[in-house]
Amino acid sequence: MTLHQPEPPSEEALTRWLQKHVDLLAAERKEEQDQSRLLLSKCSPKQLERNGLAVLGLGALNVSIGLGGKILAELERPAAYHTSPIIPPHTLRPGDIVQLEDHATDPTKPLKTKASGSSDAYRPAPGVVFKVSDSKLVIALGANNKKKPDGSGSEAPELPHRIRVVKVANEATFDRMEATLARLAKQLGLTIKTSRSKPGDGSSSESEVEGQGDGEGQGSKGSSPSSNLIRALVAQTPPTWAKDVTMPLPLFNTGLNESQQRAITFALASNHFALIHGPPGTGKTTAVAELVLQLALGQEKRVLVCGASNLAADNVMERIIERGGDALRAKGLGITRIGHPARVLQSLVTSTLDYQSQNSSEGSLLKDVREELQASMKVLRPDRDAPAAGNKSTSYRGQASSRAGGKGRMSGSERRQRWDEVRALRKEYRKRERGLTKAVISRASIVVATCHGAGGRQLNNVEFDAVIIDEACQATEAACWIPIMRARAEGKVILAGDHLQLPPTVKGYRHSQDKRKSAKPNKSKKQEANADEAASRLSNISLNGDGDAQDNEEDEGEGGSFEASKAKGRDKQRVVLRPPRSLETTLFSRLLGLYGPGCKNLLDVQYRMNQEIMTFPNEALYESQLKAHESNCSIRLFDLDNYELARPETEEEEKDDVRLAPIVFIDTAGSDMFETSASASDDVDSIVGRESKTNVHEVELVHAHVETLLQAGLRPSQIGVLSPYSAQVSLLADRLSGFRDAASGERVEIGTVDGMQGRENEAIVISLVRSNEEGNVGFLAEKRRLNVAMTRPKRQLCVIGDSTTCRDSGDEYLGKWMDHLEENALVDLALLRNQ
Ligand SMILES: Nc1ncnc2c1ncn2[C@@H]1O[C@H](COP(=O)(O)OP(=O)(O)OP(=O)(O)O)[C@@H](O)[C@H]1O
Repeated sequence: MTLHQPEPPSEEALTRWLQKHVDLLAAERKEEQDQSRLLLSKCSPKQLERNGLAVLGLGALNVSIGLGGKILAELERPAAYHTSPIIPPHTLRPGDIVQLEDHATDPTKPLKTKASGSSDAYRPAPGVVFKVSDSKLVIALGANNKKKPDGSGSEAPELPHRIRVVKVANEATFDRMEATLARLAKQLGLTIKTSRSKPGDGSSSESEVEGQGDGEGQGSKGSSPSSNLIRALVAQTPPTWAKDVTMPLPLFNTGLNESQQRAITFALASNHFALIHGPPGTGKTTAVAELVLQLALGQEKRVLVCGASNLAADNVMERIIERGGDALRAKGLGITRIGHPARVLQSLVTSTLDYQSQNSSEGSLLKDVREELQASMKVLRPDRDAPAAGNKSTSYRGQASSRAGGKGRMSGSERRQRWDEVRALRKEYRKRERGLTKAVISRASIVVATCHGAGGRQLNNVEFDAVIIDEACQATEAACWIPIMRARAEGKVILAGDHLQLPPTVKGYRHSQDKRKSAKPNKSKKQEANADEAASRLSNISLNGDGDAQDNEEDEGEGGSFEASKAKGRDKQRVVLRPPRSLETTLFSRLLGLYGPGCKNLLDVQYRMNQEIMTFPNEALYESQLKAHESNCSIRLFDLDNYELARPETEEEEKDDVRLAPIVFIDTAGSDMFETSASASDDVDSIVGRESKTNVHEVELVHAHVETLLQAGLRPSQIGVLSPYSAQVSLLADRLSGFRDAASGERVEIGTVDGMQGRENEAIVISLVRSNEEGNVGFLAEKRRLNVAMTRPKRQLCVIGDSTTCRDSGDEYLGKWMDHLEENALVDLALLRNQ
């Protein structure tokens, strides 16, 4: 099969398209830097801690060598400074980039320097969160930039007496994406300007981009120059599919439904690329895992499997091992996960490259150095049981000073010398380790990573027959190109995702905002206001948005960057390569826009929610093509083993009881339960000058409904609460904090809609927040966000919101949803509750 052949874009159009990507990335990087700077400079450490962006007053309990020769500092709250060892709620997660600061310094003021210009003050040191528990943070330390007396940098991870850990922006991702696009330009023979181009020469220099020591671009053969695969992805040649391809091996997962099997054979047959469209709960990851096994075991291909996030990569890897681990072992085929062990699920740590290298037959090469390293570290390690005089804390510095049974302090120069030894040993360790990782990779038929991780130096000079990206609609196009550049010239790319759910979170939005305004002159003021907020929405502390999202022909992709490729008259038209409007335009959507539905296969059986919850999104977005599988088609809360109330005897009874009904709508229309602006609050959104919204009335309604469900026997962890607004999420988290399972400590899961994409729960309560007389609904006017929100529950969806405000917004999709809820949900009018 060959899809229509659009006339290829001109070189000029191709250059403009690629240049726009690079420019958008630069704008995004700047936005992220600005926000991070603003937060760190404007907020006191206490404010940062209240917003979950910092943890204060920590002491080092231990420092050790972890996998990959990483220096790990175990931090806790010393009893001398805190009444409780429990670390306050925070957003630090394994893999986050942090800065370790001296608690005694004020980050909003410059460090004091001596007359000589040098400073004794502890300079912030970088680190990566390795492990998080209620009372401990383990940080993998990076280089400390405190200057040595000779002026050179020091790798010695000296820690201050009291430590503050602060979350910071991660720029490495941007460097890698930009470098990848520069290489793509080179392969296409195009000249683009990157942030590393020499001023004024207008050229892109690969060597300049390569020089980041990050591995990308160095030695990767990729598919140079411009392979058929790359040409198909940038509209220069149409993709083709082989005829009559069947599954090479019997299914590893014999329960796959027809659409999953179809999608897999479609992907196996593709000569260039194929899309697997997986609406919520349709078994996309399950299908991807089978596809990987068929490729690796049946076709003996080398496969690079990527996820848009670590969790996505881990999910797919778990499924691959679960279904095909034995078969891979039997054939002697390796599978390895590239990535910082801190960012990988515990169950997969033994499958990481770090672990496999150290435990391979050649691993003993590392053992000697490791032992020496541990011994050197031990001298510097604190001794918990011997606190330094006058200091009750378990500070690393204080404790280290009292080593060797308290026989005096280690002098500064002695200490530095020790660290120099450690540094030399680590260098040797890393050298030997590189040799080992190369050996492990050469044996791996399946390599799993995040899109970003696929750009690491471990994969330099390694080529893959197939690159598969799961959750591809949550990765920017630039991020997808990182693994794609690892494909062989004759290789293929398979993208699995759903373009009708939220795109990747993007902070910079001005480009898209400007475009939208000029493109939509006829929008009413109210629609403009809603779209403006949609564009500047802040979720998970980020901006997102292209208000045009709603105007896209979703089923055709995002209007297509190649604008003339829409369905009507597709084969007659010349492809106009239109620069992307924002980084939200994903590769998946663009290809769909370019080549039409012929390049995708839809998974049409969903395994999550009951029929009632599925109906609206199915009709409104998926052209009624989805079917609820019989195992979940009619599931109800009262089928749960722990449901304690009587089952309903009639359908009427079920429809009239909020503890039973599959859909509940608590409508606040006419009850004056208005929203409030959260701009005066301590919320980070407000600190960086963005307004978030709250609705205290809805917080109470959520509380009441959750309480009702708990009284019916549900466990807190079976209930999820979502809101589009982060300020509302903060209020909800406070108010619902008491709902905690006494035995297990499990809580109700609370989060922004954007943060809950990919998650599910038995019952989901959505607080829409917006209630005003102007009909302003902000970023509720974004059907992909609403789609994510309403497809999280399995058994009950409870919506709390103001139907009048939603209708007055003029947003068609929102209006339709309100009509659907009124007709199909148990409607509970808040107005009547007040009377
Ligand atoms: N053919 C099948 N038969 C039975 N259950 C299935 C089948 N395919 C998938 N499932 C189940 O459906 C659920 C969702 O599957 P999976 O995680 O693969 O879907 P997804 O589309 O990747 O999910 P998401 O919507 O979160 O992205 C899982 O519990 C999985 O075991």
